[in-house]
Amino acid sequence: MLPDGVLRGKTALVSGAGSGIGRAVSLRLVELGASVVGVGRRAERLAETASLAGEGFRYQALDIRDRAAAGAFVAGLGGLDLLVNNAGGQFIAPASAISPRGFAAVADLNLTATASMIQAAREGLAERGGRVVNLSLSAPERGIPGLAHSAAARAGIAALTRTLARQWPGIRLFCLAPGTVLTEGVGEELPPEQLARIVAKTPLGRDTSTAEVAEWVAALGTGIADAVSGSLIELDGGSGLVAAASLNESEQA
Ligand SMILES: CCCCCCCCCCC/C=C/C(=O)SCCNC(=O)CCNC(=O)[C@H](O)C(C)(C)COP(=O)(O)OP(=O)(O)OC[C@H]1O[C@@H](n2cnc3c(N)ncnc32)[C@H](O)[C@@H]1OP(=O)(O)O
Ligand SMILES: NC(=O)C1=CN([C@@H]2O[C@H](COP(=O)(O)OP(=O)(O)OC[C@H]3O[C@@H](n4cnc5c(N)ncnc54)[C@H](OP(=O)(O)O)[C@@H]3O)[C@@H](O)[C@H]2O)C=CC1
Repeated sequence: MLPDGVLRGKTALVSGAGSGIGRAVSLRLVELGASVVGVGRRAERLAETASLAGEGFRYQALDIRDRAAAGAFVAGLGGLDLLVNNAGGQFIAPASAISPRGFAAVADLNLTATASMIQAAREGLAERGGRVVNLSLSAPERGIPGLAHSAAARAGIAALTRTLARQWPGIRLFCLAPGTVLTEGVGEELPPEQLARIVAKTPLGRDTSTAEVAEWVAALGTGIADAVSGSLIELDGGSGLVAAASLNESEQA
């Protein structure tokens, strides 16, 4: 557990703050003393996070794929200590059923828009020796049947994280890759029985909680990881060690 008030005086921007992991991260950062700005497309979900967080959380409805609006908003925040690129997602489909537009939509959200958020926040982060945490998926480089588009985009984010860590030494960047986190969002993608089977096959036989992801993000936002940049941290119960083929049921198409 991190000490009370460890993030007092820090400002964080969290994308996808209206649900699941992004909400848990926002609440934990506020609890630890940070001022948090949450963005997402649905204002009503962000307002729910605000009512849970109380003072210390403000929000703006924003589609991060709208480069001009997102860039202007992020630049307008000024100095920033922590950027959490949590907004993301995909649809599950066999590779043969992913159209070029479908592939582009997923790559845009999970790779290009995320890269633009980092670019827009660069000056504000550099002013304060800031940190970036990019949410990814566990072990995309091993291949994830059903998620060809997302695996490609998430592997790209890990590479971007490493590259920027080399090019921008004034900013620390991390890639945090959960395995299965039982959020409402993942529940809309896969039925509970299938999620339970995937979780049971991981070496630790367990899912990762939103609170655990939030604690890692908060820790990376403190000085605890000052000797680290560019790293990929898998928070996945060891699922990245298991071949995707044995986690998933459908390998073909
Ligand atoms: C079979 C076994 C699989 C096992 C998998 C194991 C791994 C499980 C662990 C998963 C862990 C990950 C968890 C999470 O990420 S939790 C987050 C959950 N929430 C989401 O992911 C929702 C987010 N999704 C979206 O917001 C949208 O889907 C997205 C942004 C990705 C696209 O939205 P957009 O509005 O841009 O898209 P359009 O509706 O305009 O469509 C664009 C093209 O995409 C095609 N499309 C859309 N959905 C599907 C589909 N279900 N199947 C195929 N194609 C789809 C759509 O048709 C458009 O293309 P065309 O114009 O060519 O038709
Ligand atoms: N749950 C899991 O098992 C895992 C999740 N992840 C990743 O963690 C992140 C959070 O997932 P989780 O909390 O489970 O799922 P959610 O679906 O609850 O979270 C996704 C969030 O992203 C926001 N979002 C999506 N598209 C956009 C957009 N274009 N602009 C702004 N915000 C957007 C959504 O808000 P809104 O719709 O209002 O815009 C939502 O709050 C995602 O990147 C996910 O892929 C990774 C590994 C495993």
